[in-house]
Amino acid sequence: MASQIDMIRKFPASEVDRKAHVAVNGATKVFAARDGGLPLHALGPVSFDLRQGEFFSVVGPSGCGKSTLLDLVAGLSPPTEGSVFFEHKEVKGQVPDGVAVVFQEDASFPWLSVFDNAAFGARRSGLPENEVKERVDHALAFMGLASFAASYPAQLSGGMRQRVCIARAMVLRPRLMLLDEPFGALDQQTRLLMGEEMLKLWRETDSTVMLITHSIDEAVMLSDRVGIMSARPGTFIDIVETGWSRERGSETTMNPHYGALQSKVWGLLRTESLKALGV
Ligand SMILES: Nc1ncnc2c1ncn2[C@@H]1O[C@H](COP(=O)(O)OP(=O)(O)OP(=O)(O)O)[C@@H](O)[C@H]1O
Repeated sequence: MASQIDMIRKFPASEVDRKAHVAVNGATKVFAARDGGLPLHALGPVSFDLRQGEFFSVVGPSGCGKSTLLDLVAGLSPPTEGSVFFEHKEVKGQVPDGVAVVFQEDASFPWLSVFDNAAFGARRSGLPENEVKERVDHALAFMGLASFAASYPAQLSGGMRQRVCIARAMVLRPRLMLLDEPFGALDQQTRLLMGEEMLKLWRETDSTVMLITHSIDEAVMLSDRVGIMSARPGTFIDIVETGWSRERGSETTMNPHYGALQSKVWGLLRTESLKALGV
């Protein structure tokens, strides 16, 4: 009898005819030897596509190369072998227009107000000030920060500072958002709420999202597909379709399929995490 997972895979709700927005072809990353040691094969070869407008999460054992992969897709670091394409152009040497990256660490600028923090990237890109103001006002309202526009990061909580960083990315109206454990430093409740904010943002902008996370719950709840990486050098051992509609949220955890998906992802990840630990 077909399992729930097989059924989900056979009829994925998000399986519409969308072109690959990002294509990673046989990418590897080998870091040069340091202090007379050996070169470190951190990643790959890894090949996968991101579909236009999908929410894709990546989970994998610690140190398997998740951030390295995100850096390659962002153009922050070149692959040793293979290639990365965004909107059919090869990603080389810089973050392409239309791509925004949000990291785990608080990247707000302490000397700038919340408004100026959110406006930073858009101003640098030369957007006219009236357009910047309109976009920043919208992004701050969206992130529940409108009344803090004149505050400084030191006056905000960690979760609010991270919302400022997401607002800064949102102001750029990115077509691809790359998120490297953006909620990793937050407490569990705030993390859940931020996940829901991310979903709202994703729905509003129709951008493609690639999220690196250590949380299986977050990955399964938020994503159209969850990619599970092997121990280092990381490569995808499976990519699991969730089949959620776009109107997903924390209530998704009540869906009868949720437990099956979570177990499937954990089963794969557990084996790889044990390998990574050398157990
Ligand atoms: N610039 C670098 N130079 C040398 N080695 C590096 C560099 N960046 C990362 N590494 C190594 O590459 C491997 C993969 O690192 P990466 O940060 O991509 O893993 P990760 O899966 O994101 O880890 P975690 O889950 O712990 O955040 C690790 O062994 C790391 O020490």
